[in-house]
Order: sequence, then C-alpha cells, then structure tokens
Amino acid sequence: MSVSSPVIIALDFPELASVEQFVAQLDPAQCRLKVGKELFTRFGPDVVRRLQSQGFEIFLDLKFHDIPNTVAAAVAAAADLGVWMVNVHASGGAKMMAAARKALLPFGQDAPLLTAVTVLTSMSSEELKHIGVQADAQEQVSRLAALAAESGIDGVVCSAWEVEMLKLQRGEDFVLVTPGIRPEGADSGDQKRIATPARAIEMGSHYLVVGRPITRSDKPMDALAAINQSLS
Ligand SMILES: O=C(O)c1cc(=O)[nH]c(=O)n1[C@@H]1O[C@H](COP(=O)(O)O)[C@@H](O)[C@H]1O
Repeated sequence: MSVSSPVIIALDFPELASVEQFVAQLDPAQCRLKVGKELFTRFGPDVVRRLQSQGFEIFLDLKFHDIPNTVAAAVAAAADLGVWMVNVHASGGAKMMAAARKALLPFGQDAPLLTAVTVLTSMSSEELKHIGVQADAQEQVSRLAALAAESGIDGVVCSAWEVEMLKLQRGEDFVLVTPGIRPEGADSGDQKRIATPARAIEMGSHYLVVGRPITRSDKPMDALAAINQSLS
C-alpha cells in the first residue's frame, strides 16, 4: 500500500477504547501507526493484529536491547506478526544488530524495515555525560548510525537535527525516522531535541513520529490535518 503522508502516529493510550475511537477517524492511506511499550504491554500482539486488519501499517516500537540471541528471536516474532517496521537500540552493539538482521533473512521481501534507535530524542548532550558518554548528541548519533549501517540495519531513529548529517554520511537510502516532532508553539513535554514537522521534512526525514501533539489535542484530526498541510 502507498501511504500519502510521512506521519507515523504514536498510539500512546492507556485504554483500548480510546485507541479504537481515535483510529476509527483515520484513513490507513493517510498515515501509519506506532504501537509502543505502553499499548503492547497492556494489550499485546492482538492490538497490532487488529490495527493491521483495519489496513494500517504498524511500526512496532519495542526498542529491543538485549543479548543477540534474544533480540534476534524477538525481531523474528515481530516479523511473524507482519509489522511494517521494528526497532532495536543501536547501543546494544554490532553483534546484536547483525543478529537481528540475520533473523529477518528468512522473511525475504516480507521482512519489516529494521531500524535502530541512536540517542533518544528526550536526551540532551548534557544527559549523555551522566551515562558516561562524552560525545555530544550529534557525534554519538553519527557513531551509532555508522555501526547500524555496518550491521545491515535499514536506518535509524534520531532527532531531526541529525538528519542532514546522516544523509551526507549514509546516503539517501538509509531510512531516517524522527520523533521529537512539535508543531510551532506545542508543548515539548519530555522531548529535548525537537523540530517542527516542516523543518524535519526540509532537513530530509523520511518519517515523522508524532504522538501527543495529535493524540492529546482537543481536535486530533484537525491537528493531523494541520501537520499534513504544513508539509505540502
Ligand atoms: O523509537 C521511537 O519511536 C522514539 C525514539 C526516540 O528517540 N524518541 C521518541 O520519542 N520515540 C517515541 O516517539 C513517540 C513520541 O511521542 P510524542 O513525544 O508524544 O510526540 C513516543 O511514543 C516515543 O516512545
């Protein structure tokens, strides 16, 4: 299916009824959906199956980060579920990422896109120092993206501010997924490395992950329409 918008809506809801009410207003030709830790932990793979049966392409965002054997098996389970994209943490290392890639080989053309989270968009360079990373966010993203590319990963999750650099370093085909998207004037919440939807696309993001600016809006469909309009 071809989806007309780069927007992936993060379905971070605590109740299934809220998800259903929200999704009923969406057209699968116009956006993709992200199922993350909250929804998956509460409702499991059934929620993914249900959304897929309604025609939506699903980004299963469980950010796997474990020993290579465990991550490989988890990524294969995501592929069995038929998701469009699945992710791991690049900081799990080259062996872990290579094992995830290898686990998808039997799925051939049907394998989901495999992306790796670099530095979370909620983290600043200052916070990286607290976990012992002396590099600033740009440098760390660049290093982890190189490791991901060498391990056969399709692309990375990063902030929009690293996209221009990564395009130069990794080329056009390396998939760049950017959360931390905030329309002008929107509350940044816990996000630190943020950009507007238009700026993120201008810098070269392939996909924009947007949650609260849409899902917590009084008029979510208007918020989505305004984002799509700002991109045209
Ligand atoms: O992998 C992700 O999707 C992700 C990576 C990252 O670095 N930052 C980040 O915010 N996310 C996810 O993107 C979504 C952003 O949601 P909002 O901040 O509400 O727009 C959340 O569901 C996060 O789990």
